[in-house]
Amino acid sequence: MATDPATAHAHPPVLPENHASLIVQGRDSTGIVAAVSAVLSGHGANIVSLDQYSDDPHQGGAFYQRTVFSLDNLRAVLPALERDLADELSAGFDLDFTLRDMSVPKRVAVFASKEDHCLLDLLWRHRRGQLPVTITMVVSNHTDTAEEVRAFGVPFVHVPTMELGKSAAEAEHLRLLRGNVDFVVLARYMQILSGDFIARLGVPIINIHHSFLPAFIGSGPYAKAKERGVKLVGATAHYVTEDLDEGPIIEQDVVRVTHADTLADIRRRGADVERTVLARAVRWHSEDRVIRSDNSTIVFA
Ligand SMILES: Nc1nc2c(c(=O)[nH]1)N[C@@H](CN(C=O)c1ccc(C(=O)N[C@@H](CCC(=O)O)C(=O)O)cc1)CN2
Repeated sequence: MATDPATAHAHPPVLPENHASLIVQGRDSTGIVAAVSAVLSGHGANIVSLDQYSDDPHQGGAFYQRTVFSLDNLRAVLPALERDLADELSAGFDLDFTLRDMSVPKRVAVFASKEDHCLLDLLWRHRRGQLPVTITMVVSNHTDTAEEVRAFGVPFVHVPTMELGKSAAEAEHLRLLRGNVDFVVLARYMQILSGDFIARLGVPIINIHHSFLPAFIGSGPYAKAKERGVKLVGATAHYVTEDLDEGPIIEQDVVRVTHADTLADIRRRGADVERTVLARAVRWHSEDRVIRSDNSTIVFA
């Protein structure tokens, strides 16, 4: 019997049972780490990793903490733990927190246009178990990648923006996505999202921009880089906001180029960086390692 290519190489991601992530952020003050640890230990939780950062008090004195802990019978205990954390952190602190069962993978929809390298890289890494997410669907305004996506066993949905018009296409995107995804990835998706869509979708959107931002915002960054005679090109993964390519940066990297590189050479070298940068950003976001703060991020990688 023929092996299904979609599952032939499939390695489901290893998700830790009875492990949760706790993200705490807000105004820094003494006693936060002790208070959080006391609530966790009071429920019998064992902290397996803890990262914490405090801004300089002159910079507003913000506090950020990522804790991962194990706790038997986690699902049954989580509601009571959340209540106790809310009680403790609202008494005398100015903090917000999120608590998440890490055995439940985040659901992600991936948007693409014609370029396939970032999309196929994510699908390939996911099939090898390197991305602890559930890819619910791929949405594209073109059909170029349909067959390859379906070969991974992932639903492919064509939403023809040009024919429908941007607002009708965004309405269809919302119908497909709302309530069904925890975040969205734009894998070289070449349509500018409206602020209204971003607000109504209500989940984080990660974009891979093919330049070392803030250089060369907008379309055609490699051509602009070639024209400028740069010696480095790069890629930037960032959260999407209404302001094009201005959202909080999650990860960046660069590669050297020379005067002898053609635009095709630059695109080839840059594509490798795009794939690596996007995969890091998606993995870190899926593991709750990225905390947004104003127009920046704290990344506990
Ligand atoms: N609101 C936002 N939307 C999008 C962002 C963003 O940061 N905020 N990132 C872009 C991705 N991108 C660069 O990384 C980008 C995509 C598209 C364009 C552009 O000029 N698009 C044209 C149409 C191009 C086409 O159809 O081929 C347009 O939309 O008018 C510039 C930069 C994704 N969206």
